[in-house]
Amino acid sequence: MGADRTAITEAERVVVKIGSSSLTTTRGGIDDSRVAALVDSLAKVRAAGRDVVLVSSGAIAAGLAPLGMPARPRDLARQQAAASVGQGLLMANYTTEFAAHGRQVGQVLLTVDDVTRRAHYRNAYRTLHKLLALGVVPIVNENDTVATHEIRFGDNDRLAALVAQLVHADLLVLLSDVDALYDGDPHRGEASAITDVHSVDELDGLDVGATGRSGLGSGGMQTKVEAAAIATGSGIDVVLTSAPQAPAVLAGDKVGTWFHRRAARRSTRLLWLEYATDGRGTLVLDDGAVRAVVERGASLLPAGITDVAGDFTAGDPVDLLDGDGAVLARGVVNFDASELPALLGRSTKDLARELGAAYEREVVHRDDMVLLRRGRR
Ligand SMILES: Nc1ncnc2c1ncn2[C@@H]1O[C@H](COP(=O)(O)OP(=O)(O)O)[C@@H](O)[C@H]1O
Ligand SMILES: N[C@@H](CCC(=O)OP(=O)(O)O)C(=O)O
Repeated sequence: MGADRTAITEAERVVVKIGSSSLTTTRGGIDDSRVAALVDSLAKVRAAGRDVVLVSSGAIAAGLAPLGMPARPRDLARQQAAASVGQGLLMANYTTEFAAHGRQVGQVLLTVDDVTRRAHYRNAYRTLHKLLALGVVPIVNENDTVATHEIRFGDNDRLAALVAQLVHADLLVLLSDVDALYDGDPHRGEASAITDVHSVDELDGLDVGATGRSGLGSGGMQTKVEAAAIATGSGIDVVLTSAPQAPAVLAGDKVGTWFHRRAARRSTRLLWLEYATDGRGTLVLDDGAVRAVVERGASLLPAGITDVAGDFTAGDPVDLLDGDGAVLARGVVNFDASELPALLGRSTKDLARELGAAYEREVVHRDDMVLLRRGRR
């Protein structure tokens, strides 16, 4: 049967993510009728006074046909070239379609850096909130043309979950080419749809594929379940369904799979730090620092660090390890890797006296740090 969907119809701010496979075809590039249908349903949501943010994939897929590429290329440079061509085409389509409903759209291209560094994060936050206040529909994608392997979100499902956090959405709708999460890949055999998920732990042992059928998208169902875990874990309901079902979902019909929100909201920036980044280096903590950081939630000072590895600069995310190499936390580091060896084991007072007040700062401030569940990575 499935649970009552009042919470879904009452959502005032909705992030909708649509995958490449629902917007484009390998041969024809963008499928105009699908874009038009999506925009039509989103424009209705907007007209009903609900805020909408669209996270749209499809830049790479849309660029394939114009560049004569027969399939999604494997190498990054070709993907980036396709994205560069395709993103413009995609936005041109959205701009025209939304204009027909009297709506402006705004392009927002994000990289991981834009949201994990504090100053950049504030910019992205401010811009998205201002666009919504102006009645504009922000259309978000990863900035594929400049993102390298190291700094990629990689898939837009995770990006959508993090954007939902960033704009304080009540609801995230993931649109794909299947109408629900099934207990096995429905394109490979008999499978039953799952109507409600109260905890993604319920899905342990289920066959959730990492590749899609179309060959256009990335991540398959696995990245959607991960995105649902991120969003629900931070207080946002998630519904997964196919693009044609979008109006039905938003009207509260019992279609698709509803991942019920679990926890209260958490700090958005720390969520990005935990889920959107990988550490660019490691800091090994002595036992006292481990206790201070883990048990007392203290900042990390040079005195508690025994070893540094990696090539990072101030502002990068780094992993904090205990003496056995277990990852305890991730934080934004305030020093370059090259500066740290000379400071290790020394008190901040000493350093300030010898090198100046600038050296009194924490290596990782407590507000820029998130404790990781042991064994998660
Ligand atoms: N348990 C499952 N339930 C539903 N779909 C699944 C499952 N496991 C694998 N899949 C596959 O995942 C595909 C969707 O992934 P993908 O093509 O990456 O989508 P998108 O482009 O929308 O991000 C579906 O077409 C389906 O074949
Ligand atoms: N930024 C990429 C999206 C990659 C991606 O995650 O695609 P999908 O699995 O279809 O959501 C693009 O626009 O092509």
